[in-house]
Amino acid sequence: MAESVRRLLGKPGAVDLRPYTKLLSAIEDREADLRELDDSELTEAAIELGNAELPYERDDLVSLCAVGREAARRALDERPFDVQLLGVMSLLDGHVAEMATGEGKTLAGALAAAGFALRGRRVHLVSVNDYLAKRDAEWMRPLYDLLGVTVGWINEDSTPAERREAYTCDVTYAAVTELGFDVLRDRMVTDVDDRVVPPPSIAIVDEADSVLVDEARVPLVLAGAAESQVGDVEMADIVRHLRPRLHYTVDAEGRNVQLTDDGIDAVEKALGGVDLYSEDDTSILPQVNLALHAHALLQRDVHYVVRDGEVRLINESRGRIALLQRWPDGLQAAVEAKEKVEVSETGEVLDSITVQSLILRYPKRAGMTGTAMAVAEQLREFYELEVAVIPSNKPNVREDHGTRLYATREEKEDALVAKVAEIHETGRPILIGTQDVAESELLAGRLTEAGLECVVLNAKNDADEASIIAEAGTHGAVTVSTQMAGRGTDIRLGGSDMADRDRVVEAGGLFVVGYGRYPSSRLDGQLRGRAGRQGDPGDSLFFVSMDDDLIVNNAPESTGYTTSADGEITDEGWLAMVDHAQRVAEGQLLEVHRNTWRYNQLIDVQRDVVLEHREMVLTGDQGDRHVAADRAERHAELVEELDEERVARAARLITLFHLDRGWTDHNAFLAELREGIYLRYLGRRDPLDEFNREAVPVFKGFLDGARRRAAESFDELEVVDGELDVSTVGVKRPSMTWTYMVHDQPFSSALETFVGRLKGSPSRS
Ligand SMILES: Nc1ncnc2c1ncn2[C@@H]1O[C@H](COP(=O)(O)OP(=O)(O)OP(=O)(O)O)[C@@H](O)[C@H]1O
Repeated sequence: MAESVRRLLGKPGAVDLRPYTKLLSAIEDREADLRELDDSELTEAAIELGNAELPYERDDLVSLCAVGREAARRALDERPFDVQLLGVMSLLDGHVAEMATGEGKTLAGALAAAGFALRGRRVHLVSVNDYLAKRDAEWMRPLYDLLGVTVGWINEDSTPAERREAYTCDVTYAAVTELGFDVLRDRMVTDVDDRVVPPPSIAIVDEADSVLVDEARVPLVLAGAAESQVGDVEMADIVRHLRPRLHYTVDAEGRNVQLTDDGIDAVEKALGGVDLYSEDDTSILPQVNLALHAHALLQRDVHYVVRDGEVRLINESRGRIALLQRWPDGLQAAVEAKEKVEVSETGEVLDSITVQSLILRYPKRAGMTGTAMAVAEQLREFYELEVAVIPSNKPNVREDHGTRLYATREEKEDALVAKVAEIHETGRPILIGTQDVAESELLAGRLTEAGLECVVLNAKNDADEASIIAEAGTHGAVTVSTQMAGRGTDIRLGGSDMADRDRVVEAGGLFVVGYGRYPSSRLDGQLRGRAGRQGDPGDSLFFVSMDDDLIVNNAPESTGYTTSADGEITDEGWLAMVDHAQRVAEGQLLEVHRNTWRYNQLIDVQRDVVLEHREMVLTGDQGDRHVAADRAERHAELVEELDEERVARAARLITLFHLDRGWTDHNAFLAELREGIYLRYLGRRDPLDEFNREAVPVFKGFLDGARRRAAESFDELEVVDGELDVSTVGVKRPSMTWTYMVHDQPFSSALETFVGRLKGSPSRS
C-alpha cells in the first residue's frame, strides 16, 4: 500500500476515516463545474444545501465540501487540502479532529461551522482567547459571506447590545470565558429581554484538549458586591518571619505545609498570646493556614507574577498569565497581603459554572487540536467525543530524539548548554522550552554566561510575544520560552518574512530543546510540534535530571543508577522510568478531573432544578400564582388598589430575588461543606458520599423555602406613591457584579487537598 494511502486511513483506536476518504475523489470531480459559477451562483449552491436536516447525506456532504473548497479558494486564496476536508467531515460528525500544528485548523473549523449553519444550526466557535476569537472571525468572514452565512465575535469589552447582536449571527466566535460569563449573567436577569445568549446548539471547540481537559475543572464565577474581604496583612507579616524547618515544614512534593510546635508558639506569641486552638475563636487558625500556604507554597514567578501592583496567576497548562483567574477561599487575599499589594475584593459568589458544564450544555459538540489522542479517554468519558486523527498534508520529517537523562540538574544544564552551543554553530534557530518563569530566567542566565545570546519569552513579557515568535525561526536565533510557545504560535523558518528560509532549511530547520519533560506527554508534544511545521525539517530533544520535580514527585524511589563521567544515565530501564513518572503525573491529573466532576455533577443537578423553576417565574406567572395562593387576601387588596400587572411584576421580582438569594446562600453552604468534608475523611468514609448525604437533604426544602420567604416579603410590601416598591422589603439586586475564574485546587486532587488540609492544620501532640 502506498504510504500516502496508508496515511489517509487513520490510526487504530480513533475514528475510522475511510468513509470520509472515499468521498475525496467525488469532491474533486465537482471542482471544474463549480469554477464555472459566478459568486452569487456559488452562494446559491451553498444555500440550497440548507433544504434538508442534519446529518448530511453522502451526496450533500460531497457538495458541501466541494462548494466550501471553491469558496475558500475564491475568498481566501487557499484551496483546502484533502486532509482539511477530512477534518471538516469529522467535525460535522461531532468528533475531535486531531490536526498537527500549522495544518490549517482555522479554515477546517470555519467550513464545518458553515456546514452546520447552512442546515439552520447556530454555531459557537469556542476560541481560546479574545484575540483569536476576533482574528479568526474576521479572517474567515469573506468565506462565510460567500457561503451565505453570517458571522460575529465577542470580546471581553463587548457591550450587552454587541453581544446580543453577535449571538444572532449563524456563527459566533468567542472565548470560552466570555461564553461562560454570558451564561452566568443571563441566569440573573429579571427581565427576559435582558438575556443575551440564545439556547445552545453546536459548539466547535478550538484547542479542544486544553479547553475540555486542562481547563475543564476551572470554574467561572459571577460575584456580586458584598462586603470586601480583608486580606490579613498582619498575618502575612507574622508568617514572613517564620523560618522553614524550625517553624514549619513543607512536604517533599511542596503541596502541604505544617507548623511545628515552635511555629505554633511563635505565631501565638506574635499575635499577643492567643490560643490558636481556642474553642471561642475558631477564625484565627484558618487565617494562619492561609497566610502560611501563601508564604511557603506559592512562589512568585512560578505560580504567579506581580505586575502593575497586582498578583496575576500563571496558567499552569499554558505558562502565560491567566487573565481573570484567582485562587479561591481567601487564598488570593493572602497572597496579595504577602506581596503587599492592594487586596482585591472577594464579594459573594452569585453563581458559577465549570467549563465542562458549559460545554455539555450544547447538544452537539466537536473540537479540533494538535494533541487529542493522549486524552482520548477523557474526551470520551466526560464529553462523549471520539478523536479523528487527521493525517498531515505533508509527511512530518521532524526527528524526535530520545530523552537524555542526567543525575543532577547541574549536569543536565551543562549538557543542555553544550548541545545548544553545538547546534548554534550551524546557524539553526533553537527554541528551548522551560517549565516556569523562574526557570526560563535562570537558564537564559546560564546561556548568556556561555556566550550564547538569547531572547526570553515568558509571562512577564507576553506583550512582545508576537514579535519574539515571529523572529524565533531566524538564522542563529536562540529563544527560551515557558509553555507559552507551546500552542497557537506559528514559527516560520527564516524569520517573519521568511527571507532566509532556504538557508535555515538547509541548516536543518528549527531545533526544539526541552529543559525537562512536562507533567503530560501532550505538553511535550506541543513543544515538539513547533518544529517540523508543514513538512519542514526539524529536531526535538528533551533533557531530564533525576532531581526534576517530575521525577522526584512521581518516581521517588529512584536510586542506584550508574552514570557516565558527565553524569548521563543511559540505561534503558532508567529512561523508561521517566515515561513512567510522566504517566503517574497524568494519572493524577485525571483523578483531579474525575473528582471535581463528581462534585460538580450533584451541584449541577440542584442548579438545574433552581434554573428550571426560575425560568417559569421569569417567563410565566408562577411567582404571581404562588403569592396569590399563599397570601390571597393581601394579593386581592393590592390588585384592587393598583392593577394586576403591577402586582404580578412585584411578585415576580420578589420571587426571583428569593430564589437567587437562596441559591447564593446554598452555594456558600456547599463550598463550606466541601471544605469541611475532610473531617469525615478521618472516619474513612468516602468524602463524596458524605458530601451527597449532607447536600441532598438540605436542598430538599430549597424551593419551598424560597416560596415561603417570597410570600412573607409580599405580605410586607408597601405601596409608595401609588407604586409597589420592592426595595422596601429588602429586594435588591447586587449593586455591581464582576466575573473571574477560580484557580481550583492549585496543587492537588480534591482528596489530596482534604488530606493536605488535615496534615496542614497545626496539631499538638
Ligand atoms: N489550504 C491551504 N492552503 C494554503 N495555506 C493554508 C491552507 N490552509 C491553511 N493555510 C495556512 O496555514 C497557516 C496555518 O493555519 P492555521 O493557523 O489555521 O493553523 P493551525 O492548524 O491552527 O495551527 P496551530 O496549531 O499553530 O494553531 C496559515 O498561514 C494559513 O493561511
